[in-house]
Amino acid sequence: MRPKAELHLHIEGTLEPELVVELARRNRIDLPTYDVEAIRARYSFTNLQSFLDVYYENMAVLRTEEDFYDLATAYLRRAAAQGVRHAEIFFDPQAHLSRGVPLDAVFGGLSAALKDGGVSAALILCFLRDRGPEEAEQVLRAALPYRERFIGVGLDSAEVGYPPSLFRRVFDIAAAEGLRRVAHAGEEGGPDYVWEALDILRVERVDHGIRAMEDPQLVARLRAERIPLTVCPLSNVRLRAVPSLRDHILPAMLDEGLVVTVNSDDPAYFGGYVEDNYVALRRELGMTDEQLDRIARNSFDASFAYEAAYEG
Ligand SMILES: Nc1ncnc2[nH]cnc12
Ligand SMILES: [Zn+2]
Repeated sequence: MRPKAELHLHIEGTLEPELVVELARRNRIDLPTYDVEAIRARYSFTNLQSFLDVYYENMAVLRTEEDFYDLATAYLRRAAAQGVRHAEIFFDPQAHLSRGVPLDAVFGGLSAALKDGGVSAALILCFLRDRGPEEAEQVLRAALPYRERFIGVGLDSAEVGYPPSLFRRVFDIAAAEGLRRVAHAGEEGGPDYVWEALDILRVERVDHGIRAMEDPQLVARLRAERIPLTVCPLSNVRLRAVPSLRDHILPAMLDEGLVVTVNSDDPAYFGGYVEDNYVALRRELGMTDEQLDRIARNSFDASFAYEAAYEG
């Protein structure tokens, strides 16, 4: 298995049904069902929002520092088994603060797990774009006392209707704090969202970015500036951003000379962790060892915080 970095992974999206049930029991939270197969049976999505509804609902079981520790520990164990040597991990503090979970429990549990996890890893704090720019700024200010615990900021959740330009100010504050910047753009939104993420938010990587391929000038810009794209093939199929893996534009992105990486996004929901994405690309798209090696090399080159010389 090739060594790789994972750069697009939402820790809350690694919450497997088994852990939903375990944490619900531990925290005495009522669930509609305690049958893991019945929970999994709900994971049939028609678009991004239909997934987000289930994703936010399941998070209700995450309450204590220990819960966040267990969640991240389970991910790091699985990631190591999938050849991950370094992970830059998204988390959604607003999804927890809004339920009354203190930021201290979130940072405490996640950073302890990363310290103990045996895999190089760092945190990226994401703003939920559908909660607007004022709340994003509030959460960034609340997180600044924990500044040493995260390396950057990102932008996720419902894309269409919430263009990157709304978040100019909070990204400016993040930049002034020396934080790295990424944003989901071009997953369901068009190329104009990717332009705004680059020009207005000054992002250093684009998360997803598959719809950038609709605009040749944008492709030229991404290529010239070597802006990495964190593509998530199984996610795109499960959220119907593409009809099937065989239709995925990823090979064309590579052919265009873009810095493409492959990632799992929300692996507990989309049928596979990162190596499973690589395997599916080979099986369904006939991608070669050479192409997959290039993608794995890109993942280290595109990382913000991987320090060791990488193998291969
Ligand atoms: N694929 C995705 N797009 C936007 N927001 C998300 N939050 C978790 N996964 C996401
Ligand atoms: Zn994502």
